[in-house]
Amino acid sequence: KGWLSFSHMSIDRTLFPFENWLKCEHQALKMRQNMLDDDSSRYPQGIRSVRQTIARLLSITRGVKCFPEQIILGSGTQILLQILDGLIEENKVFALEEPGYQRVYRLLETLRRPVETVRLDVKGISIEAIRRINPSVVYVTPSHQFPTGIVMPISRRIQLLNWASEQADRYIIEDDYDSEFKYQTDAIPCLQGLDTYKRVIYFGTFSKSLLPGLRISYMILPEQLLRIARTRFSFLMQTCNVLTQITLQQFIDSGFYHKHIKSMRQIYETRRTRLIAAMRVQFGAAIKIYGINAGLHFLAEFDTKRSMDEILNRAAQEKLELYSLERCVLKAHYFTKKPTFIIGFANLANGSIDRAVQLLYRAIYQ
Ligand SMILES: Cc1ncc(COP(=O)(O)O)c(CN[C@H](CF)CCC(=O)O)c1O
Repeated sequence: KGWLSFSHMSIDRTLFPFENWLKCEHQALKMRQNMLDDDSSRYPQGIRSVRQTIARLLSITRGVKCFPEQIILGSGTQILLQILDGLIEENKVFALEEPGYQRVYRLLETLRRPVETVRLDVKGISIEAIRRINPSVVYVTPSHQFPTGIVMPISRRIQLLNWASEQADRYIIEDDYDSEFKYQTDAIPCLQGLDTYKRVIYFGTFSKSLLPGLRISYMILPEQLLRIARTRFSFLMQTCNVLTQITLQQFIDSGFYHKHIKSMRQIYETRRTRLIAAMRVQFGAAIKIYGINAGLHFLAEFDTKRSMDEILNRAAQEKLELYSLERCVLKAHYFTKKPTFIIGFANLANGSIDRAVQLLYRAIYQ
């Protein structure tokens, strides 16, 4: 028997409409072959018509307000963050949510960026803690805080925007990844769409909505940073594959994207509901579940004598892919009082929900 996966890093590729993607790729190759004869130096931010399509998509789905000129494509969030880091003066402090996204935290450290971490409260990043630390740039995941799943309410979004407006060199990096998947709650407009002070740098990706392997992500810069990028980084070439760019545009413009997201939302919601029900039956009062109204994972905390490492080892023996919250602890050396795991359900076929819960039970209690 193969492995079962609670990984929050993978999605169920069996549900991806490969035949539609191939149709779009075929169209792209037929109609826009000329685009491939270039080394991407001609459109360092990404092909203009692709950025137009993305700008239109984001205005409809996320309330983003931007011109295509403000969008920069990149093959992954990390490459875009490196470019952004090069736009901000080197002594400016960045602050990340704790727990948060360790790949961004470690990248910034490698770039010698001074980084602090900021605690969360029930509404997301704590404004009081931000004021105490007094950074210039805060990196937040308001749609579905990574990894706790907190959805930042509108009141906190307004407070954050007001904080940024108080000084000229303050910015908010809004990482809106996996914002496509909302259940029960209606989508709250993103910070970028509410930002009248031009302080929000919006990060997005197609890794969750389409396939992580496509490596197409984007950032939207406010005008003042865009001007710096165009001079300081005029030598940089676009890192996204041209064929993937024009296929993506075809896929969105022909309506396949909307259709795919709609069906994935229903599939993931059903799967999430069934998984949570199965876990409550299996674990009863021993389990506490957090952050379940959005995204492709939630947190589960267990009442158990067994240590986190012991559980992770037993899960591996049971061929169950499982990650703990510890991987998202950046600086704070608090350890969650009870073993807490990131339970991803995007790559857990409906038929294997009961078995995966059974294996998890064995890893924790047997
Ligand atoms: C907070 C956050 N912002 C963006 C991405 C997307 O990055 P990219 O595909 O490069 O566009 C991820 C994706 N996170 C990975 C899978 F979920 C890794 C998680 C882990 O390392 O725990 C993420 O968590």
